[in-house]
Amino acid sequence: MARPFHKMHGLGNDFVIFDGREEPLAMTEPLARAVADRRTGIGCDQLIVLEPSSRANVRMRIYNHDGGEVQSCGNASRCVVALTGARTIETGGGVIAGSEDGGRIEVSLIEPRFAWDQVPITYPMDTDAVPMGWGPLEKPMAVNVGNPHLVFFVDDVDAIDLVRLGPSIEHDPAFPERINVNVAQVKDGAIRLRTWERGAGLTLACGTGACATAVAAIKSKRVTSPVKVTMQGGSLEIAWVPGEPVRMIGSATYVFRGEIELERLGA
Ligand SMILES: N[C@H](CCC[C@H](N)C(=O)O)C(=O)O
Repeated sequence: MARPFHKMHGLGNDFVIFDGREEPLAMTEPLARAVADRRTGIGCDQLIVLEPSSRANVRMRIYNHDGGEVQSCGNASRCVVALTGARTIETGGGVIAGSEDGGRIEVSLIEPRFAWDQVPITYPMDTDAVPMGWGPLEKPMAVNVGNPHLVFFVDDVDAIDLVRLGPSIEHDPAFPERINVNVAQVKDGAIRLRTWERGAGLTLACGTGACATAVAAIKSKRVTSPVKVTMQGGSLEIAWVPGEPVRMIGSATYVFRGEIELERLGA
């Protein structure tokens, strides 16, 4: 039986969204992987399943391109606010808040967490300068904004071979839940960012990556809040002061509505 879905993106970070609030949808890792496949499925960086919530207007479950369920997705949260009008969203990383003013959507994620066991990292260390290196990338900052991120500040983001370095950092045993890898360049008070996403690889934009990177840059006094973060797919405005949730403002784009018979995917 055909099941409707919405195709949306946030700055080119694209999503397939199923609404399971009326008609529950039991998502599995193989099925999420099959839907996300850009040749034999619909194709997306992340798959989103909406569910009822007792803690928020809606619950958002997030599955990476590799099928793994994860705790947070910044760009998708803006799409869910735009699609549903929700003002609060329950995620695995906590309840987040959203609002819309014309095409500008603001989402407050959680208050960032910096302790080694909150990122999480396997053993105690200073997360302001993780004492590790991978080729030209070393001494990153680590932060959890609902999901785990490493942030490397470099002189030229385009000079970093993230496709080669990303996977070995993502899968390093130091990170028990794997990790999202951000390389950032600060120039004239703004940030240029490229992200190798856990479970999805190089994406055109990463909302939680932009939040994690802005928080790291503000915390290390490289920039002041709010800060513009520009990625290949476009820019977000990120605001954060210590002790408060990190806030992101940006767009959400509706591309098309479709239908799919999930059983045909054979997953
Ligand atoms: N790959 C991320 C999830 C999606 C994050 C990104 N799409 C965003 O907009 O935040 C993770 O495994 O935590």
